[in-house]
This record gives sequence, structure tokens and C-alpha cells, in this order.
Amino acid sequence: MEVIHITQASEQFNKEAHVMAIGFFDGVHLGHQELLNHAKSLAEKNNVLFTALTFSPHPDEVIKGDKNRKYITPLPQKIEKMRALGVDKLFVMTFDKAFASLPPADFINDYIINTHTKHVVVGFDFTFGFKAEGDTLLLRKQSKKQSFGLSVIPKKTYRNEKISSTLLRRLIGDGEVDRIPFYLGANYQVKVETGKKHQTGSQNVRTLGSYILPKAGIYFVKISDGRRTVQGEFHRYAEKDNEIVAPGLQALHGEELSILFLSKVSAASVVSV
Ligand SMILES: Cc1cc2nc3c(=O)[nH]c(=O)nc-3n(C[C@H](O)[C@H](O)[C@H](O)COP(=O)(O)O)c2cc1C
Ligand SMILES: Nc1ncnc2c1ncn2[C@@H]1O[C@H](COP(=O)(O)OP(=O)(O)O)[C@@H](O)[C@H]1O
Repeated sequence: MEVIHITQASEQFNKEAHVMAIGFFDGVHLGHQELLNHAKSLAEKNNVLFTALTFSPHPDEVIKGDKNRKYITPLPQKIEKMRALGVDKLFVMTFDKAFASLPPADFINDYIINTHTKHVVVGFDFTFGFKAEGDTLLLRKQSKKQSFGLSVIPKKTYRNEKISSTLLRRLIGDGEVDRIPFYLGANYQVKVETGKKHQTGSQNVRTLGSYILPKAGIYFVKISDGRRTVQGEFHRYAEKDNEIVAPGLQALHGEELSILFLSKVSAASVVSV
């Protein structure tokens, strides 16, 4: 997969025919996966490239000044998930004030028509352009006038709730990590770097990226250094460095580990320790 960072609002960034999925895609959850898989099968059927257009940072960082925004998948992890789903080219558009003020019609001309997009795939609630004035109805109208194909993916739900990055952020924040796989398709994973070891056997860790972390508490996790995976604990503190307990894993200072959140240790078992 090729990753193409775009910073110029009307730069010509692609010359080959392609089917393009558009969205922010934080988490690349099961709703996003359905959309991306649809784009992939259309691209394969038509023998053209499968591409995705995403943004960085999140529009809210620019529009609402939400500077310390946390993500389910910071950009490097989103890139890895896109690669795994078979995206041929990933366009990462820098979301800045200039881009945010682009009228919907200009977005269609500069990013869909001028980049040789044969078909666009978005979800039912996709919005775009200045003040988010563009929607799927406008895209449908323009797709007929400007001769590009359009698929609008219906809402994917789980137990009558829309699978969304907002819901996932809430579940992670509330520590309900055992419910994450129903929406994300996998357990929640974060990358950390190890720090100081304590005599009790625990070790400080700091996240490698702007991840959302579950609320303070103790979590059952799987910890991997890329060679070995062990079951352990993640101790999430509100006011001091987070720690892991990873029996059998001899992590040095400054090692990169991945943490897979399985469940929250129950309040009762915390008390009995
Ligand atoms: C060209 C362009 C301009 C945008 N301008 C605004 C804006 O002025 N205000 C806003 O709230 N969102 C704006 N957005 C963000 C979109 O409404 C939307 O959040 C973004 O395209 C990601 O779509 P998704 O959330 O469906 O993945 C803009 C998006 C694009 C592509
Ligand atoms: N549950 C879902 N079902 C269908 N499409 C979805 C779903 N969730 C998001 N999408 C689509 O995926 C793209 C990215 O959406 P985004 O806003 O990043 O996700 P979310 O709504 O989860 O925050 C958009 O085109 C959006 O309409």
C-alpha cells in the first residue's frame, strides 16, 4: 500500500482510475470495514485501484480547537489497518483551516473528478465541505451530473445501535473494554513504551501515540513484545504513570510493547488483592 500525504487543497494527487472510500475512519471499526470491503470488491470487479481518502488531524482539532484529542487508532495504526484491508493507495489529507473552508462543490471537483475517481463509497451519514454542508444527497445529485459512481453504505448496527467511533470512545473511556470486539471486530489495542521497573514487579509504561485510555482501574490484558505474548494486567492511574504487570516477559527500559485490553478486573477482585 502506498501512503500519499496531501497538503495542497487542489493538488493533483492521482492519475489512475480508482474506487475511493472517504471518511475519517477512527478505529476502522466494523461499520468502516463493511464500507471499505464494499469499495475493495467494486475496485476488483472493475479492475481499478482501491483507494481511501482520510484526514489528519481530526476535523474537530481544527474546527473546535480540540487540541489534545485522543484517538482509537492514531494515524500509524489507522494506516496499518487500511493496509490489512487491502487498500492500494491511502490519501491522507492535512485537515487545516483552508481545507475546512472548501465548498462542497470544490471538494467534488478537486478531490473526486480531478483525481480520476470512477466510484465513491461513503456511509449514510457522511458529510463534507465548508460547515459540513455537503451530504450524500448532494453527492448523489453530482454523481449523475458529473458521471462518477456512488455507493452509500447503510447504517451498520449492533443490537440496534449504530456502530460508531463515538460509541467506541465511550466504551473505552468507561472501561467497558470487554464489549469493544462487538463493534471494533477486535480487542482494543495500544502501543506503549516501557519505563522504570518497580520492586513489586510492575513496570511504568507510556503510550506511543495519542490513544484514548480506559478510565482508572485494573485491566486484564495480553502483552506482546513482538516475540512473546503473555497475559497480564494494565494498571491505569488517573494521576501517575500507568503500569503493567507482565509475568514472564522481561521487558527492558524503552521497549515497545502492544497491549490488548480484554476486560476490567472486577471491583470485588480488586478488594481481595
Ligand atoms: C473539504 C471538507 C471541508 C470540511 N469542512 C468542514 C467544516 O467547515 N465544518 C465541519 O464541521 N466539518 C467539516 N468537514 C468535516 C466533515 O464534515 C466530516 O467530519 C469529515 O469529512 C469526515 O467525515 P466522516 O466523519 O463521515 O468520516 C469538512 C470535510 C471536508 C472533506
Ligand atoms: N455504522 C456505520 N455504518 C455505515 N457506515 C458508517 C458507519 N459508521 C461510519 N460510517 C461511514 O464511514 C465513514 C467514516 O465515518 P466516521 O465519521 O469516521 O465514523 P464514525 O461515524 O464511526 O465516527 C463515513 O462515510 C461514514 O458515513
